[in-house]
Amino acid sequence: MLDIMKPQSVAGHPLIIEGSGIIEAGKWSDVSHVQKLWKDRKVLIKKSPNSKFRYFDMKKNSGKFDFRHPVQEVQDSVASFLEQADKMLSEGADERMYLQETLSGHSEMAEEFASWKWELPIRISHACGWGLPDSNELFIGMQGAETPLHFDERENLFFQVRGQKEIVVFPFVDYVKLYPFPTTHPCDRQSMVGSPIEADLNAFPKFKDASGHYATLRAGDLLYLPYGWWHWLRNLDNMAISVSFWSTTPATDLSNGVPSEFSDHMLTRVRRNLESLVAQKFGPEHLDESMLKLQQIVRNKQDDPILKYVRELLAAVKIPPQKQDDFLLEIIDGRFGIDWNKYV
Ligand SMILES: O=C(O)CCC(=O)C(=O)O
Ligand SMILES: [Fe+2]
Repeated sequence: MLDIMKPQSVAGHPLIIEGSGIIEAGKWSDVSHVQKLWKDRKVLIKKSPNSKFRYFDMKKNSGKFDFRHPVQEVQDSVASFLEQADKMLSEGADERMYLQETLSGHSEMAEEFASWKWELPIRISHACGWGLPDSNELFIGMQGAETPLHFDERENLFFQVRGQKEIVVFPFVDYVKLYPFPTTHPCDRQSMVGSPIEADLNAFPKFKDASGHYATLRAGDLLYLPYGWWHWLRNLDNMAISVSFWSTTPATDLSNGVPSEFSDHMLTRVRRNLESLVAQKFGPEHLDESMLKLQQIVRNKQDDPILKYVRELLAAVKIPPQKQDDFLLEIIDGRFGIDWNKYV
């Protein structure tokens, strides 16, 4: 039995555990296993005109952005998915497909679920003080299909079931170097840089100082992807399969008041909260102009009610006055007043 590391050596840093055997890879090495499992079901299939599968959520478009959908979503059978994918590859098309199905509510999977070795994800979650893994998603991607750079607000134990997938991860604190879309945009939590291997350094100059870590996941590997860590993934093999085990991190305990100093990790949450509060106060559809106005005011050392409001928020989280201007300029720099559709 694998020894569980002490929580302090796990929490906060990604790692790969080889040979954890949570899901029996042998059974899944033939994709017809999935076809049999889901023969009577339709599942979510995403189609992209290129190989990029940018995530978006229109419910989050509080900024009312004129947003061009980058991928098409359809409900289809696994058999039809496999057939269309074969055709695309044999015709040398640029188009790609990606099956991405949330596994809750799949009663036909009861037997399959029962065969998974839950002990390891449960023990890790418990040792790290997270909630139990409470949601799974299955990913089956065509060769070359790519998930652009983004982060999730959950702990993720990501198991590679079949084939190889390459990944690049960046720490949560690289937030401003990865130019996230505004929090009021359907692509909130997504980096405008998109692909770390073809980043536009003219548009995103701070990206060159971000610290990416590269790895190849092979069948049987378990990747721990901590809360907030940025990730980019690409399927090296056709019909590479992965399953995520997501757990929730408990909210920070502030019962003893706001700590005198925030960790860099917490400051990144502060950055996001600040942006959301500005959006709430001055209207989400005006976040862009509010941020650009704030930038001007700070640069010109002017006084204004918007700056007064933001300074109060920063003081409440104990950012000293002499650090507030840089903190603000850093969040705004390069992220507002641009043609976002260009980077979707
Ligand atoms: O495997 C992929 O392409 C995306 C996985 C992912 O983003 C996740 O599990 O959070
Ligand atoms: Fe993700």
